[in-house]
Amino acid sequence: MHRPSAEPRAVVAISTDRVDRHGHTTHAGFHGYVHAVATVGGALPLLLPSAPEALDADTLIATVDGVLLTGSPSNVDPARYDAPQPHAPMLLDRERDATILPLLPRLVEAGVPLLAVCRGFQELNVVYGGTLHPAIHTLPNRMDHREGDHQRPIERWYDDSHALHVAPGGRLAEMVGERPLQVNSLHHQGIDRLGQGLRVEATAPDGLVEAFSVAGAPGFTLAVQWHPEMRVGDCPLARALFSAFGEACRARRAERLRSRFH
Ligand SMILES: N[C@@H](CCC(=O)NCCCC(=O)O)C(=O)O
Repeated sequence: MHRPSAEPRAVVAISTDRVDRHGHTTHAGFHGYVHAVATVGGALPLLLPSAPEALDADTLIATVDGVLLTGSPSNVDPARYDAPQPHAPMLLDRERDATILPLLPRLVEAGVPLLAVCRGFQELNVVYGGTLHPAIHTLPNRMDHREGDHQRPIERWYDDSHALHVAPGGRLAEMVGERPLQVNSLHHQGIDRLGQGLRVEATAPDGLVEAFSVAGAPGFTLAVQWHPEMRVGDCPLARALFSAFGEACRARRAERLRSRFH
């Protein structure tokens, strides 16, 4: 995108997974997040390496205008919320945990806008002392929140899957109203105990927490269990979230520049 005379955009750091690629350590992220931040959020996406030695909260706070925590096939290490290690194989990404989790309280306290999706939603819950259930679909009173039929083409995995009840009077209600909506669902785990100081912003029909914010945070915080990034082309809810996030990042950028020059 060539923008000769335009104002520089806000900068959004996007978390990545640490993955092995032909024996090489790689920092990887899905394109949907990059596309949503750039096109609907109107910001410059930058991928954050999943490498604790490479990042520190002070530098991030001074240089980025927002942080997007992405979804991932991997899970937060249960040791992070004092749960036993699983008996069945579970995909973990301990380098991502070690990179991202320690940064989050500082970023929130500093008012850096934060949008967290799926694994990112689960990370933020754990950071605030919450816990996760490893297999929501095995609980008697819960729906199956997994992506369903793997025979479908991958883009169909992100079709709407269940209703979303938006909590009245909250941040999400401010953005999208309080009418019932529909969202997609691609997760095995879910919130068991909500972290301290987190405010429920939406629930699924079975009562599972689908969205929360950090109560009293000085900046924009929203964590969602579904995947808006893959639906910005056709879903007003998805567009509203990335648009509100982009707006918050622009306000943060303006504030950052003002405080640098005064
Ligand atoms: N592993 C956790 C998190 C689920 C999640 O983030 N899924 C994302 C799938 C890929 C994508 O980002 O589209 C769980 O299963 O609960």
